Amino acid sequence: MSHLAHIVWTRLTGLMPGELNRSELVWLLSPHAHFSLLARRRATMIVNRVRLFAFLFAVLTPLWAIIDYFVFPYPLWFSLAALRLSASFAFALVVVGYRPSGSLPDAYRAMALLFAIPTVFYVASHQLLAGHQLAGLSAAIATGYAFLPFVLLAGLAIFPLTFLENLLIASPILFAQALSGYMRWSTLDWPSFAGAFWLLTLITGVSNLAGMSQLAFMIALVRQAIRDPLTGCFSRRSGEETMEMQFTLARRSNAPLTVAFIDLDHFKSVNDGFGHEAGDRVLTEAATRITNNLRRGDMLVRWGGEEFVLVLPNTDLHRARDVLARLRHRGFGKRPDGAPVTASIGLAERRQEAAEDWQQLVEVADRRMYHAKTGGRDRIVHADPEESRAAAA
Ligand SMILES: Nc1nc2c(ncn2[C@@H]2O[C@H](COP(=O)(O)OP(=O)(O)OP(=O)(O)O)[C@@H](O)[C@H]2O)c(=O)[nH]1
Repeated sequence: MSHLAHIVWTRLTGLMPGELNRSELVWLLSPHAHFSLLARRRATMIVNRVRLFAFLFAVLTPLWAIIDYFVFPYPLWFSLAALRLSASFAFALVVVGYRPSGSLPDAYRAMALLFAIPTVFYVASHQLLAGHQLAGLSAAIATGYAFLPFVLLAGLAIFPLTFLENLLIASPILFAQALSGYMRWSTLDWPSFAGAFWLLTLITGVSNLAGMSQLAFMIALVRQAIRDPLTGCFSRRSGEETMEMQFTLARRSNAPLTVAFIDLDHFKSVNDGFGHEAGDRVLTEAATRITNNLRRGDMLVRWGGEEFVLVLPNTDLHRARDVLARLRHRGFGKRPDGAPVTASIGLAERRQEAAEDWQQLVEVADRRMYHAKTGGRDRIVHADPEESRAAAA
């Protein structure tokens, strides 16, 4: 990025709330690099808001039929009321039919449906109103129907969306507006059309900023909730949640999934000999070294104290041994006396163990870590002692 572009980008993002760090700022633009827990929380929030929005619309849409009844002639008010009832019914179906599942495609579908209902309503009501010559109060009320696209675009502001997602959802509405202008080209009242289009673009911009700023707060909150404050690794709770998800995904596609239980050796002596703060520094250094050597998609969880669980999706035991051997080779840092920090590591792979759930996998890895300790520490154990003996025999 050029220097100028960098300054503009930093200034702009500096205005974003939520104290995001630099790597997180790009998450505001597009969802492709969002980590899975963020994606799940966002999907849940989007579906909840879709349902709230749909509930409000299901209740409010038919109420306006009373006004229509007093200002429009029969059968116009009747047709509009039927349209309103159908829209209300469709909104009610969205409320009942969608439950937060944590899946982003589900959330997108719910949003698309939420925005499709008023769009269809807008087009159909326009067709009905266009067939009548209205004047005075009824003409004024009929103009109100033209405000629906504005409400839709403003409604986008309540969703924690990225720049790209917001644009993708807003563009059909903007496009439809432009198309309707094009179709009435010869009779178009240009100043009012251009004014309305400009207003729609402004509202899109504002709701886009509102959506991104909600997302920024969400990223900051999710990060605080899922990270261990000392080491920056995933906290145990979020690690368990992600492992549940990874395990389900791996089982569904019969993919390998390896878990490494890593326990630093003789860590108590660091605390006892050099103080708790020195212990904290050793822990942080070890976690940073491990994390810096991982692929995207791998996850380091602080399981507790000086124990870490490393989750390696799509990795069989053989490759996991290579990864761990590389980590050991690069080292886990130094103790305050200059001696290298070592770790005892237990490995377990889903298919190899025929594990039923992630808990079982962690239990096996933990047991092997214990064997690594009793076998002399500073080593990797990837099979139970009886299995190793059987293999040797
Ligand atoms: N500094 C620091 N120490 C911690 C933290 N959490 C746990 N500990 C300490 O980690 C030490 C763990 O000690 P032990 O379980 O006896 O294990 P060890 O000394 O590493 O020995 P082995 O695991 O048998 O090699 C204890 O002294 C805990 O107080 C932490 O957040 N910061």
